[in-house]
Amino acid sequence: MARGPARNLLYLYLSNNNSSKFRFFSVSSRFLHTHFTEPKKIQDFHICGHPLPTPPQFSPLWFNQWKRFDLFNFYGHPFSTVVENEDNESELCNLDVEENECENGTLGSEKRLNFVQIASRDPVEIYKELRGASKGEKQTRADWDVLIEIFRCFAKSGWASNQALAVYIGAAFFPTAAHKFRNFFFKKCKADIAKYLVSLGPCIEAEKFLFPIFVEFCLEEFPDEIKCFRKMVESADLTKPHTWFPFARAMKRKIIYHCGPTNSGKTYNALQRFMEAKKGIYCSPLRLLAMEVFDKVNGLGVYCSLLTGQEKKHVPFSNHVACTVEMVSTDEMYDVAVIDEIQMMADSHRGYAWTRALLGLKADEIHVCGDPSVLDIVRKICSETGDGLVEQHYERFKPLVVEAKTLLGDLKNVRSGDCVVAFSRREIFEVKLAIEKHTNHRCCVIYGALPPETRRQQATLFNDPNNEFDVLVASDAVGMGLNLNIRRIIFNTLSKYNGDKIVPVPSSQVKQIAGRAGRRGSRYPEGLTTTLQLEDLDYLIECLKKPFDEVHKVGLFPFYEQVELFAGQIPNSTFSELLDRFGENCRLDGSYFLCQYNHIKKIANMLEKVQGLSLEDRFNFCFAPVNIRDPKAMYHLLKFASSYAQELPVNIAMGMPKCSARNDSELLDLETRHQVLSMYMWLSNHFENDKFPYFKKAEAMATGIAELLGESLANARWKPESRNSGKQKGQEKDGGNERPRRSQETPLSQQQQLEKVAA
Ligand SMILES: Nc1ncnc2c1ncn2[C@@H]1O[C@H](COP(=O)(O)OP(=O)(O)OP(=O)(O)O)[C@@H](O)[C@H]1O
Ligand SMILES: [Mg+2]
Repeated sequence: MARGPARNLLYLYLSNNNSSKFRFFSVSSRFLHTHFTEPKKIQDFHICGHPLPTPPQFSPLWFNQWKRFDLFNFYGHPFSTVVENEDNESELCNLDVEENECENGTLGSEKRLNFVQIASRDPVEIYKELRGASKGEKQTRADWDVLIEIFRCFAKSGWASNQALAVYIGAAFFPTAAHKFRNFFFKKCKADIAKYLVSLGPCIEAEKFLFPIFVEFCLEEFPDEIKCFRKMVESADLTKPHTWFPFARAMKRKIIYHCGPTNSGKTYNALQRFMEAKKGIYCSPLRLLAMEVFDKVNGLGVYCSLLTGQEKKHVPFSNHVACTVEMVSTDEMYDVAVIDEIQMMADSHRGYAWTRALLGLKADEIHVCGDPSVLDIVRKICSETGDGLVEQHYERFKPLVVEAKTLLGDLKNVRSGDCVVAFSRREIFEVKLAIEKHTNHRCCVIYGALPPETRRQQATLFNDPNNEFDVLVASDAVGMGLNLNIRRIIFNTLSKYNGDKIVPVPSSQVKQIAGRAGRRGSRYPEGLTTTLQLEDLDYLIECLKKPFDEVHKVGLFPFYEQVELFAGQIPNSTFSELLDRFGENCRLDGSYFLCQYNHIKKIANMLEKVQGLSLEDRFNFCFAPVNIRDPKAMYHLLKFASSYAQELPVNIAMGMPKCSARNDSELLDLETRHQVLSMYMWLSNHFENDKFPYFKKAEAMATGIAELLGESLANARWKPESRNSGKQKGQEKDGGNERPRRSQETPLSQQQQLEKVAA
């Protein structure tokens, strides 16, 4: 049990979805008060995953049955108090006296008893007493000073502000409420309460003592503010996401989890069922992988279309489609669906797309492929949705062998069939330059900023044994699901820039990348992996040995309708403010987190000055695939949005370069141009066609630029430049970072945005 004079009080805040009233228990070691206005309506509150009993059963005895209590606030966030019943009931019962003797050993026993009584008094009674007092009792100057400090700390307390959310006192309003509470308290203050607070001083105990009295005060004083905030919170309700898809819920779906490490045949087996089905959908994490499946399936005689944010390749008579996961339709019915790389549900940015696909797909059979990290959470989701779950476990076809010798820091030691992995564009070109300078090998490159067509061309060039391009230099863009003729993966480094600082590459990603070596059916079915530097080897081995971390939460993001509903509660705010307020106030179940939206906010801020866009237009523009770190691409997005807002047909407003790049800045320019065209195509697919009428032209230009990029890469023998000259060194790495480009690669679908919240 937590120690301290006031800590023998434990507060559980219970809220009821149907009314604005809140419930409050003060549980002390001696007694338990309950204050319920409508006890029967308590719902959904759990202690340690156990449902809270209804009030009649709720007694100190029941409480003592548990060794440990993790309390959660209204939002399902862990309540900051964690109570442990270390021994037994008797210790718990004696706690007040012992603790107070310990803590207040210098005080007289009478006073101690008083303090014990005050500490364990019902806060509602204290509040009533204060409210009823005609004026405050006198305090000494020194005591006033301490009280002022206590209230100053209370008004700034993150703990109190966080707990206040549970009774619908928003973070923005909390300081005002705390200030008014202070004035009230000082006007009415009783000597014994003041003395008790002074004895505690400005500390968390004092905050915990004051907090329930503060809550009583707020309920009486600010009913309108509470009601208003409650409405806002309710409109940001992301709990029970499985109920958002009533049609999928009406089905009894069979989920087959293909669980195992890389190169174990998970996707292969799922695709077998996909091809056998009358109507099927394959959901890919990458455009490139969607293209690989599209080619493979069509090659095997099953007509299959391709759907990504940028392209719709309709194959006549096809009943199958390979799409990027963000583009999946939850309206269509399918016999078989495949969701590849299901562990991406936990991705901090894109996770919601996998969650949505799993919850919302209307398919009799859904094959999910991935590592075991999300197995438990998929089990939990299936028990909530009522779907059946079959688990199929896989082992690697051939073990991956670590070469202990490493390259001893010398790129001269690369061999045919090697793939050197680097985590920034700059590093990739440096490695390519060094290899081509010091050896007879020629290098293909794959990194996120390249169009998928160019990456595919580079992969084909590398896979083909009849040319001189026998080494691949790639970023982690090769890391997911792809099948290439790689003999050995060499990590150039094992750290990367995460948008903020240099960090070790996560072990799950190291495994994914290393798993590209020695694919079954490739020229090198025996896979090897190693590092460039000897000092990185231990980390590589550690990563490969490490079991998969179990994921406890998966991503969610609101649909447009949810954001719109929420916007109704805070009129006159910008879209970026709206997103922030939504993020602050949204409610989530314990198994979900809200995906990060910093990149969306950055676009929202830029588009703020564009007049005449509806909220929905802004929402859609914010999901356009743009590298937010590329000012030229951002400028084009701004121009597109401005023309759109003026109801003008949106022009591409960009010329076609005449030849391939002769230096790195020309290569960067080609990359940006392709990204702008890709963005145009995406916008054309996501807004009404006549608003972006030059789709065909953009497509033709994009194809031309992808070819120029391929030619440029074949001849690239120059030192890399940063995308934004004049940037600091750390930021330069951004140019090669994957995060922003991931959104370019697999943009989010409008269908997702427009998915109905619930029928
Ligand atoms: N039964 C099989 N017969 C022939 N080829 C197979 C078979 N199973 C898998 N393969 C081939 O082995 C390679 C790896 O299989 P697959 O892509 O399914 O692995 P995976 O477990 O999905 O790997 P990753 O986790 O990297 O996505 C592929 O080229 C696939 O075509
Ligand atoms: Mg796979």
